[in-house]
Formats: sequence, C-alpha cells, structure tokens
Amino acid sequence: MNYKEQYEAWLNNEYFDEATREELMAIREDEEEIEDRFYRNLEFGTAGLRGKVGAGTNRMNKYIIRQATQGLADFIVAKGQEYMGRGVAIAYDVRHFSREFAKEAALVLAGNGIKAYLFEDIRPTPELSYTVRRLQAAGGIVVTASHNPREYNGYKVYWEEGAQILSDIAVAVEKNIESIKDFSKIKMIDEQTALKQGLLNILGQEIDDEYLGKVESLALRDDINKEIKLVYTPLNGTGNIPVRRVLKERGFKNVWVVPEQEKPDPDFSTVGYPNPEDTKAFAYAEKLGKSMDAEMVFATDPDCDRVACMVKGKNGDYVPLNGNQTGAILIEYILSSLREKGKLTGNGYIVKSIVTGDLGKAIAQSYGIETFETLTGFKNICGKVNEMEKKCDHPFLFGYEESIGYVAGTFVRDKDGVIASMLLCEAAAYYSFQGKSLLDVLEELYHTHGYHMEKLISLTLEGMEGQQRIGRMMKEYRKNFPMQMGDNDLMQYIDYEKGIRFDVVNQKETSGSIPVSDVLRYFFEDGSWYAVRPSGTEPKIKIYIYTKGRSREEAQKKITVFEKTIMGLLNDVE
Ligand SMILES: O=P(O)(O)OC[C@H]1O[C@H](O)[C@H](O)[C@@H](O)[C@@H]1O
Repeated sequence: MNYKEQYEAWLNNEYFDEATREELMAIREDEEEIEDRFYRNLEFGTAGLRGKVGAGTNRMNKYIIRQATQGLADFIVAKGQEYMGRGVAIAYDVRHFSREFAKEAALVLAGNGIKAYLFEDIRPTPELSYTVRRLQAAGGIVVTASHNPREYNGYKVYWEEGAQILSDIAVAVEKNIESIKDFSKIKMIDEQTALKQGLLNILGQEIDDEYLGKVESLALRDDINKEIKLVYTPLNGTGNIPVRRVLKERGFKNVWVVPEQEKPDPDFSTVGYPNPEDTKAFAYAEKLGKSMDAEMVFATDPDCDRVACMVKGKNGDYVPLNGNQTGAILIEYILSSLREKGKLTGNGYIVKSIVTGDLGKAIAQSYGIETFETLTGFKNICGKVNEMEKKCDHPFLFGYEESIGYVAGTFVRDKDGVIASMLLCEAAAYYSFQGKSLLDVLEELYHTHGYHMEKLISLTLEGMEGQQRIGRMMKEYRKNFPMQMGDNDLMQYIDYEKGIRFDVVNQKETSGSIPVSDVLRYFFEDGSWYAVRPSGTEPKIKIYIYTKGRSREEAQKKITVFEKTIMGLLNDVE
C-alpha cells in the first residue's frame, strides 16, 4: 500500500477511536502531512522505535504500541511457556502518553498470556535494565523518546540479559509486526482481568532500593571532598529522585537541584530540547551554579540514561565537557582508583563505539587495558559485554559513547545516568580533594596522551524529503571523498555498509569482521579521522571529526580544515 492508501485504510478502520479518525480527517487536504505520517512504518533504529506522537504508521500512538507489542509477544510465545512465564518488565518516562502507552503494552502482553511487570510510576531507563536481570524476565520495554524534543515518544525493547535487542531479535520482531495487518487481531485484555489472572504485576520501591544499593556499591573511594558544591538538573525527567538519593546516601553535602526542572514536565517548558549534549539545556543550571559558586553543574536526560556536565573554569564561567572528554576523565578516575587499591587486573576491558574518540582508549592502554569497539548504540556496547561474559571471565570496567552514555558494573546492561552521575560527582570530589578541577585533570590527560580535539556536526533534515537527501549525501560521499585534509594524507577508509576496508597507500581492499551499518570512516596520516553516518534516532546526518595535535591550537586548526572540506562536499549534494 502506498501512503495514500494507508491513510484511507486508517481513516476508514472502525478499530481506531474517534479521536484518531478525527485527527486524520483534519489533515485531509494536507498532502504533505499525510505523506509524512504514512510513507513508512516506524522501524527499530539505534534505540528502538521513535517518532512524533500522532495518528499514522510513521507516528507513535497506542495502535503502533499495540502492534509492536503483539510482534514482541509473538516472538516470546514462539519461545514457549518458560519465556511467557518469565514475563516482560515495563518502565516509562515523563513524556506525554508514556504511562498510557506502557499500560497498553502490558495489557497486550497479558492478552497473550505473558506476565507483565509494570512500574507504578516513572523510572530511569537503566533501572528497567536492572529489573529485567533481577526478575530473570524474558525481556523488557521502556516507553521513552530519551532526549528527543517533546513531540516525540519511543519504545525500547530489551532481552533477557537486560540489554536492548540487537538486530537478530529486532529483525524477527519487526517481521512479526509487519505481518499484523488487522489491528483487531491484536490480543489484549482489560486491566482488572490481567490483575486477577496474575498477568499484570506492579513494581515499586523494592526494586528502587535494590537498584540504588547496587549503584552505590560501585563507589570507588571515600577520600573525596564531600563538601564540593554541585548543581544538578534532571531536566524535568526521571533522574530527580534516584540521582539525588544516591548522592545523599554517598554523603554529598552541597547538591542543589534546579527548582524549575525538578518535577516531571512532559513539555520540558524551561528547556526546549531536553538533550544535555546541547549546552543550551544548561541555561538554568548555569545560573544556579553561578549563584551558588558550584564547582560543577550536571544534567541527566529525561529517561536518565545519559549525563553531561559543565565545570567551573578559571574565570568563573562554566566550560562544557563533551562525551569523549567526560569518558576519558572517568576512565582515568576508575582505572587509577582500581590500580591504587590493587584491584586492576590486566585482563579487564573497556568498550566504546566506532564514532567515539581515542583519548579514552589511549588512557586505558597506558594502564594495560584493552578497548573494544562496536557500532553506535549502547545495545552494541552491552552486547559485547554479554558476549565476553559467555566467553571468559575478564572483568568489564567501563562502557561509553561520545553521545554522553556511560556504564560501569554488570548489573545494568544499558547506559546509566544514575551510575554515571555518581561516578562523575565522585571523580570531581576526589580531584577537588587534590586541589584540581576536572578541567585540570583533562589538561593533564591531553599533556600525557596528546591533544585530542573533536567536533560533532549534525545536520537536521526532516521528513521524507530530508531522509532522501541524507540517503543521497551518503551515496555521493561514498563515491567522492577527499584524499587529503590540508597536507594530511588519507591512509585508510572503512565503508561499513559495503563491509570493506581500503588501504589507500597500498591500494589494497580487505573485508571481514566489519559489522554492517551505514557508516563511513576515514583515517589520516597523523592519527586524525572522521566518520559520516545517518542518525538512527533523529532525522539527522552526523559528522564526527577527531584530530590529534601537539597542542590544542594545532588540533583545533585541523578541525577547521576537516569541517570546511567535508561540509563543502556534503552541502553540494542537492
Ligand atoms: O546517533 P544516533 O543513531 O542518533 O544515536 C545517538 C544515541 O542514541 C541513543 O541514546 C543510543 O542508545 C545511543 O547508543 C546512541 O549513541
């Protein structure tokens, strides 16, 4: 069916409620809107289904939730009684309809005879990952669109190890979803029946206590400055209660929370775009930070799986740290603390994504620790941990991405803003005890391991038009890319979609052990490199530039050259 036929089918389907059909009626004359809502089905991207809330196949609504959950239920039912009995844990964030969508999912699972465990209220995404492991559930669901703008919602799916599903399961579930053409065939029961039959179970504080206890068990040291002044903003999301509780229980005395961003607000009214990667999200935190003379201000995103910080600089202004820099500092803090306590064994390992910078890896190497690389998506990072766990008993030390996701410990298999907030505050407090700020620590790391500079450029291109242009940009760039950046020669490139690695110097192509994804990566003589890929969570094409130099200025200058050259080519694509 084309988009117009899909639209008509929805409009005339009596299964859909009046509000949905009215919403669709209202766009009858708006061809572009109809196309955008129906030209495709939402697909499992970097982090599950994600889309704007509204009626349509390319939107998040209760029907898409039911359909997706039926697809997941079919997958679980096919695995048999044991999996059905183990059930599925469900959490949700503060967004519009998150609670309703979560309940819809629970009742579809129950309708299929699968036990559902639904949290009584909002919870951070990583707590769901913990819960899946703790309950030995078959899987999990989180209704969240993470850091996307307020118009969005999403649906993340987890499997038994507590990590988000990888493509093997995602493909099977998607196939099931596609086969559900008739919505009225979706099996669903009402709440009372589900409760009575023991198929709907409500989760509450008992899980919080256990999870937070586990988080606190990751604390590395107590010779820290617990008086350090910190300002925190949960950006109106799920982090408020757990992050504050953990810091309090760890003895931090001076933590202030941005009052306007403390309580849940699905409109993120004072933030706009609730993404801590964007320094604009820190406006209120910076203001409060200045009035309190805080050493560090930090923010978690709405589902509290990510955290970012800004650190007070010499002139009193706050300097943002990006995900690579924060990751590097945390690696230094974790590894040096473990070594000091005699707990660092040589076979431990770190995992990062292929578009994460190399400073963390260089630090790990200096401690004799190996770094593995995976495709973008924390599911891949945790997938590596699951895989290693089956193969050997090497201790997992830390996983991180440039997109401000971090995890330590093995009881959560996703990025964890609660764990990362605790470790970050602890690191800030430890170095403060030594008379240093995190900016001083970063400078020392640059001094030791070389100046690693980076720039992430994201071009937002919305709708079908935008998606097609991103496709053309990738296609053109694949064929036509620069062989030089200034006087820096291209040495090698990897086309992950084609599964090839090309050695430019020897003109030799190799393949093998390259995971398939639409990513291009180019490596230069001096160790600088960059990558180009479409985002899997937002309508964006992303360009990641990483340069190396003997000084900040040298590395920064290279960034300018890379950016001008790459963007010149990409912007030329119509
Ligand atoms: O670059 P994208 O595909 O938009 O993904 C950006 C980020 O989205 C989610 O938060 C994923 O869990 C991360 O692993 C990913 O890095």
